[in-house]
Amino acid sequence: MTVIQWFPGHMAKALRQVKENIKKVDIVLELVDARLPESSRNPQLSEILQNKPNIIVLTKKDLANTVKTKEWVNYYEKNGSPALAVNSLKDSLKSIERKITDVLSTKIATQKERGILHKRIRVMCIGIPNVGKSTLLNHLVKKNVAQVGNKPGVTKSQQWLKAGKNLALLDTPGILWPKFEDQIIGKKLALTGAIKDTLFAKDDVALYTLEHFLKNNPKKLTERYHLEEGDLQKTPVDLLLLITKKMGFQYDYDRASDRLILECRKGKLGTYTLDEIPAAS
Ligand SMILES: Nc1nc2c(ncn2[C@@H]2O[C@H](COP(=O)(O)OP(=O)(O)OP(=O)(O)O)[C@@H](O)[C@H]2O)c(=O)[nH]1
Repeated sequence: MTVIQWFPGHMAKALRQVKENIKKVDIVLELVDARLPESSRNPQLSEILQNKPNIIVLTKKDLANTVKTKEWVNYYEKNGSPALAVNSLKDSLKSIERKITDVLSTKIATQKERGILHKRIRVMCIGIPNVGKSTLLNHLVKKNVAQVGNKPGVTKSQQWLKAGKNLALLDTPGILWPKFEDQIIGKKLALTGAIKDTLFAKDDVALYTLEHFLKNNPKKLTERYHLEEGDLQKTPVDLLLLITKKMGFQYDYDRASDRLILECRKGKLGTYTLDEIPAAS
């Protein structure tokens, strides 16, 4: 099995920057991908955050299963973490401002009492690469100030951004943990575009994708790749070979894997959520 494992230098630097900057802000927005909320969290981050107020923002909700996203938001809220889901490309994001004001209501009231008016709430935005930090920040500040890219690792330096009358935002680079304990997490991250395409084996990720859809939404596979009912009984490997032929690539399953992953990322196989809510203990 291909092991997805890496820790580029700029990620170590990003982690250091978060540690340094955490003291300067009032609240942290922890961005996670709505399609894999837990798998796209960074375990090191929780340790660093400690008592800093934070909100879990599930990005790309338009690509995730709506019912499951609601369940995830409820799950986090129930476990004491304020959370909300957004589509940063479309939503007004007023909901984020409201949530921030909500979470910091006591602090804001105290500031008002002391006559400290118009002090901007300092917000730090964190998350793994490609989770949508720059897109969300641009949307909040309504200008194209943070560089947005369709590849992980585009944001490399930090900047303060003014958003509306009340917020000052700190843009930080994406952070990813150095080693995946669980290879499935690596495959989920690879499928959704958090990992550079050169760092994983496409066929492994394509097979994982097929397994997921065979179990959770076989209808979409059938529709997209014109499969017969009986094809759904095939193993993921045989199904990948069949889809390769249907795509007109003969035996070039690497090329087919590539296309399958891209189509899944673009939502051609519909919305999906890869993480399951942990069973109540
Ligand atoms: N469909 C959808 N796409 C989104 C959303 N938010 C961001 N994207 C897309 O996701 C890709 C990555 O977004 P970025 O904002 O560059 O992500 P980032 O976290 O700043 O990435 P790094 O610079 O690698 O840390 C871009 O193609 C965005 O258009 C969303 O809510 N919905």
